[in-house]
Amino acid sequence: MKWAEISVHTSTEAVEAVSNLLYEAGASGVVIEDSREPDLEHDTRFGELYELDRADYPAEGAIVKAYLPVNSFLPETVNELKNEISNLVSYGLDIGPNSVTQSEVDEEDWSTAWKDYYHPVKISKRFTIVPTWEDYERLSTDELIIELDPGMAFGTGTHPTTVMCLQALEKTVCEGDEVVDIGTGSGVLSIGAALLGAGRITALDLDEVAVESARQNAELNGLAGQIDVRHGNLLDAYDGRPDIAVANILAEVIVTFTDDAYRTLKPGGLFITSGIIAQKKDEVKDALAASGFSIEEVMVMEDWTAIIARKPEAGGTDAEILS
Ligand SMILES: C[S@@+](CC[C@H](N)C(=O)[O-])C[C@H]1O[C@@H](n2cnc3c(N)ncnc32)[C@H](O)[C@@H]1O
Repeated sequence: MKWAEISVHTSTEAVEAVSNLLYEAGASGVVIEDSREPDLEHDTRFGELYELDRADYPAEGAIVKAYLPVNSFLPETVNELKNEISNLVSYGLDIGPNSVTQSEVDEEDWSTAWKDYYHPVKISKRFTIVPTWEDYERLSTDELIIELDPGMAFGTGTHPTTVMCLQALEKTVCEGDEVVDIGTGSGVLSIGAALLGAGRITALDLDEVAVESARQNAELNGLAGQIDVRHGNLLDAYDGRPDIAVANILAEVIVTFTDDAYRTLKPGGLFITSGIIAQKKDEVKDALAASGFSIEEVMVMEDWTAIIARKPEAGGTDAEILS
């Protein structure tokens, strides 16, 4: 998988605000090259300081760099980021040269460097994501640890769209539930569902790299026997009847299969959707309602929305009667 290095040349005054926007965009750490700071590079989230080569430092202002995975969300995320950085002016901040550049970094170059950025992150009441190379001691018996090597597919676990899905699963999974995870990426949601006590879990993805990554991560978490990872488009390769379907895919994709999800779910089953940029929220809600779902909860994190929708127990709408 490829990574994008997002590099923002800004004023020294705007470094903190720009760093926060990069975190909100999904970065797990930032590197600041500040013209005022002669010898040290620091990662503001983890407070690490180390000596660096200043060759690329700007003569004025500061460069804030972060790494984001190259995936279908990236163009939208970068556009949003540019708008938000430009908007900082309306809060009275000088944003200096305000140039945002993007370059691709190969997995090979990045494979060792990124380990400086990913550390254990507690992302919900119960879940902590722990990169495979980190030692981590469970803080309480209630804590659920997802071990991940996020190098291979989308799903470091820290993107707001993923965090909301894990939080939604935390609220809804019951012991023994059958779960289908559509667009599994690194397998993070399937692993989360298994740790919450789900029974049969099927993880589906169109991308062979994701399928391989999900299989490896399931194995890493000792769940290879429980998570059946399959290659295929949306629900095509699925033959079960789930209590819960979860899909963290773009809004444009979700609206194409709300009818299929409805038909596939057990009566009373839940459809958790995420990856919905704020402007597309109503489009997805309308598609869900038209398929017969009732909306139980709309979750919002930064610019993203996730929706928990339920198929009625019995009776239902025309869409159900027709299916
Ligand atoms: C945003 S990632 C989500 C990964 C992971 N579930 C998470 O929550 O972090 C979306 C995933 O959906 C997959 N995907 C996109 N379109 C798909 C389709 N039509 N059928 C199956 N998977 C799809 C992508 O390959 C990618 O792995």
